[in-house]
Order: sequence, then C-alpha cells, then structure tokens
Amino acid sequence: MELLEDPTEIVIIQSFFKESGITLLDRSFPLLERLKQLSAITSATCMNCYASTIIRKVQQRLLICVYPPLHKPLFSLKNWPWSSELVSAVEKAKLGKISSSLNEVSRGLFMIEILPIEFCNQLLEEVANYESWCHGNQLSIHRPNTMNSYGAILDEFGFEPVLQELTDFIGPIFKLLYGEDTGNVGSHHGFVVEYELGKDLNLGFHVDDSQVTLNLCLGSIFTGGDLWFSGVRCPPHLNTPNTSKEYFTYSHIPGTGLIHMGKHRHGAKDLTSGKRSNLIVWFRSKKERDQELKDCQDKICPNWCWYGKSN
Ligand SMILES: O=C(O)CCC(=O)C(=O)O
Ligand SMILES: [Fe+2]
Repeated sequence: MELLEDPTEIVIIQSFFKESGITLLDRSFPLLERLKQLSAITSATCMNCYASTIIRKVQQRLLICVYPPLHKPLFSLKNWPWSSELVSAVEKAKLGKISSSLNEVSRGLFMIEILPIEFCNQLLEEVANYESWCHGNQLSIHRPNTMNSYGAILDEFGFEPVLQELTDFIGPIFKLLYGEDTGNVGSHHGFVVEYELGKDLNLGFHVDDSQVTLNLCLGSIFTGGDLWFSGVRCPPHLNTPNTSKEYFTYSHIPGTGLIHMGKHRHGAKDLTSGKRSNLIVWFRSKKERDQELKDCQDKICPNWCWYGKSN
C-alpha cells in the first residue's frame, strides 16, 4: 500500500521522524507495526499544524487497512436505514418545501427521527470495538475535539466516505433551513461523544466549528445531559446576553437528531446517571467559512447573527 505519494509529504515525514520515518515508509514492515510506531511517536511529540495534518492522513490510511470492523455493513451508506421522515424531508427540501416531520422545537432548532435504535446500538458497539482494539494494541485514540475527553472520531477509522455521502444526501435540508450559502456544505467532521459518571459529565458554553451541526443521540440508558441553547451569535457578539426567548433546553431521544447552526451557542447539562453517547457531525461550507472570516476581520455583524435583532 502506498502510504504517501506526494513527495512533499514524504520529505516532511522523513525529516520529522528521521530513522523511524524511514521504517514508516518501508513496505516490508507490517501495517499494524507501522501504525503503532506512528501512534507512539505522535503522542510523545509536539507537531506543527501542517505536520500533524499529514500524520493524521497517514494514520487514517493505515487504520482503514488494519482495523477489523465488528459490523462491516455499517461502513456503507446504503446500509444505513434512514427513517422515512428523513428521506421524505430530503425529497421535499429538493422541491423547496419544508417537511412537517422537521419539528422546529425552538427558533432554528429542528428535531427529526433519523435512525432506528437497533442501528444506533450497532454504531455504539462499533465505537466500543474500535476503542478496545486501540487499547489492546497500545494505540492512542484522538478525541473528537478540544472539549470532549472521551469518544472517538468516526472519520478516522473508516466512516469518512459514509459521512461524506451523508453530507451530500442531507445538504438540501440545510440549504432550505439556513440558506444557500450556509447549507452548501462540502466537508464534515464526524465523531461520537461519550458521557458517563466518573468521566465527562457535561459540556460548557461553546459554538461549533461548523456551519450546521447534526446531533443524533445514539443512546443508551441515562438521565440528565439535556442540551441548552442561547441564541445564534457572530464572533464579536459571542458573549452578549441571550433574550428569554433564545434560551431553550432539549432532552435527547435515542434515534432522533437535532439540527442547529454551528454558531448557535450551546452546551450540555450534567449527566445524572447511566451513559450517553451522541453522534455529532459538524458540516462545513467553505464559502460561508471564508465569508465569516472576512466579516470578522471587517468587524461586520452578519445577517445570521441574532444579536439586537427582534425575533
Ligand atoms: O453533548 C452533546 O450532545 C453536544 C456535543 C457538542 O455540542 C459538540 O460536540 O459540539
Ligand atoms: Fe457543540
């Protein structure tokens, strides 16, 4: 298998890893050994952004080859049993119509059934299988983001193509709900977050690094952990107070997803018992991200920010 084809990437690996980089590129070494070596080095070394992007890419390619899935069919989107509500919402969105199964529980927050519980359980089993396989092979697991200490990035162990297909499939709904530019998603970051007593319990105030987010509760048995929302804000208005109408709490239902704008401020309350796992997909639109950056530099408050606008 070609781990690296791009000559620049090869030079980076070689200069960064010196001797071990050569092992990494040596086809005679078993892939799992190369992965273990890479994992050991990356967890012990501080890297710049460019190097870490390349390393992640190589790690992902290796993982896909060596990770033994528990439920192989999960890795193909055609086997995902989407709810009829979601399928018809996509079809209607293509015609410019909002389906009644997209329930706007509060301004900008849409709830919809996504997947059957049995399938969610299989996804949970797959994540647990991945975590224990990594553990058994002394491989470090990258956590989903800077806020969650538990869970796993789905894109890293074979779900990248599935979630990219999901991005294309669900895109028409986002365009309809949030406008052409915001909904014009091209890339994604997909992960599972996990909360349990003795581990992460809650999640503080934040906005997502996304234009649109899908938060799907996978289960399983828990109390607490409600999400709270406090209005959509642009970066300059991030810390402004919310109106009473903007504050909303949402209780998870396994198999049901909540769709929200990435810049809708939110967090998760304390879990009080059990274990909660949610599949989160951050959908990203390059055009909208570039515009957000420009507005921020020019100190412009964009139309989509709710601050000071009556609702
Ligand atoms: O705990 C949750 O379900 C929310 C997670 C979340 O907001 C995030 O990961 O961005
Ligand atoms: Fe979030």
